[in-house]
Amino acid sequence: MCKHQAGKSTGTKLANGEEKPEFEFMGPWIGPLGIMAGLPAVCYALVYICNGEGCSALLGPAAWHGFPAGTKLFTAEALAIFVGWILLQVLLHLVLPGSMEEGVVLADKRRLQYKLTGSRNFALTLAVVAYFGFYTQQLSLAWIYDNFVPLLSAAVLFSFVLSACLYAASFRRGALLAKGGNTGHHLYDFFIGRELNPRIGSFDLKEFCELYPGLIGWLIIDLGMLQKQWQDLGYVTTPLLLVCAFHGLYVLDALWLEKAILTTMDITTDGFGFMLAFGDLAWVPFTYSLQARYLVDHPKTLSSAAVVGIVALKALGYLIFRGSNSQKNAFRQDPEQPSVRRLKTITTASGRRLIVSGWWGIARHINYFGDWLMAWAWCLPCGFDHMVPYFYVIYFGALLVHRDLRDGHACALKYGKDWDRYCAIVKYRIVPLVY
Ligand SMILES: NC(=O)C1=CN([C@@H]2O[C@H](COP(=O)(O)OP(=O)(O)OC[C@H]3O[C@@H](n4cnc5c(N)ncnc54)[C@H](OP(=O)(O)O)[C@@H]3O)[C@@H](O)[C@H]2O)C=CC1
Ligand SMILES: CC(C)=CCC[C@@H](C)[C@H]1CC=C2C3=C(CC[C@@]21C)[C@@]1(C)CC[C@H](O)C(C)(C)[C@@H]1CC3
Repeated sequence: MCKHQAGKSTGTKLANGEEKPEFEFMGPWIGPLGIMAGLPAVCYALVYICNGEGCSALLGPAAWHGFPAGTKLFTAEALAIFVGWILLQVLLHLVLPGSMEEGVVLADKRRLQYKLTGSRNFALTLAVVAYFGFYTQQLSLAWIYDNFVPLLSAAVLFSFVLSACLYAASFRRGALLAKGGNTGHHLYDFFIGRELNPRIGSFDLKEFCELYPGLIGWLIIDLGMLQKQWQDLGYVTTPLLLVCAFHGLYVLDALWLEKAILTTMDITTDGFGFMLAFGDLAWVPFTYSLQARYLVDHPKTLSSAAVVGIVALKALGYLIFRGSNSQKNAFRQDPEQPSVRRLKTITTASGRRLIVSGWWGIARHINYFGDWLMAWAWCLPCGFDHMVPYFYVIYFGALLVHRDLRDGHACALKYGKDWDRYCAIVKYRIVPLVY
């Protein structure tokens, strides 16, 4: 998607002057319906085909063990705990002190103010969970392992209800709509998100959901797996410790550098609909914790050399991910600051500059490459007995390739011929010398 498509906007002009909407995800029906049915099904399937009773993805239905005996699909208790969890994060976000930051300039020239308490929500939640879960042991985190499926159902149900509320609320007067989510096609707009930054007063629902309950919840699920293994074996294995530490670093990084989310595509461009609500609240916590759940059911050992290799891979991935994201953020904040002043750039017709040296001279989405290397480091501790724990690496690779295409398309529209010039200088999309 590097060639500039002259005059192309998000939609094509019709004879009556109106814009014909442009649909992503294979049109208004197939993609949205497939994803809305398919992604929850994938979440359940990962438990169905891989659990304590076996892990048999490739052998076909005859070999699937099904849910562990006694699994309930839905319980009122799990729903109450899930809703309680969301409310707890809302409460902490409202009462804890945080920094106030401005978002990017919106289409209506406003800049929203965001209260950022991510690292405080994280620290306080973790302190309470560690105290009651591991020190006094009054809180059974292993309950999460036993109630994984009903908790997942609660998250799926909550995501659908939230998306319906968001969609209905987007029709009120004055709501600022997302460019791509206002096609007039109900199903598609519900799926992709109609309103750009839905808020209740100054409480920003999209920013909150993207970072707080889902990301912190993911780590709490990991801690549940850790406690379960401790109960089962009397100790915690090195692979599980590594996985929890890697996930923890990723979540901490996102919350510590919370301000950086304000310039990402999700916040600046995408509406808040089913895709993000489900992605944030169900998909991330329940599928990203897969390796930890797998290691409880299939404990592994690792040689010292393997541990060193995996830690080195994680460190390399993190260096690229953090280095490139921070370099771009610093440049976008103030291109004259010492750390980025010497970077080579090209100036686009809009006056905005694009970096063509440093991290961003190596590949157009070198940050995705770093993230993907980290994904490998999260999966490798699971060994090679089964493919299922490698689900994350495969899914994430596909997501990043698709995201690169979407972002390339958006940049081609934004920067026109200058984007072609940029692509001619920085030739690789994600993986240097390969892709
Ligand atoms: N774990 C997960 O599930 C996911 C993780 N991520 C991670 O989130 C992070 C952010 O990703 P994402 O929001 O997709 O995209 P990016 O952080 O890559 O941002 C893309 C934007 O950066 C700007 N840009 C692109 N190239 C240049 C350049 N050469 N110089 C200056 N600015 C440039 C453009 O915006 P402009 O010019 O307008 O500033 C472009 O639209 C990534 O590290 C990704 O790996 C993303 C999705 C899922
Ligand atoms: C398959 C499906 C449901 C797709 C929806 C995609 C979402 C899961 C992802 C879209 C962008 C995301 C980001 C993160 C998590 C996954 C989602 C929500 C992120 C919060 C992870 C932590 C990173 O440090 C990040 C803050 C850069 C990142 C932002 C994008």
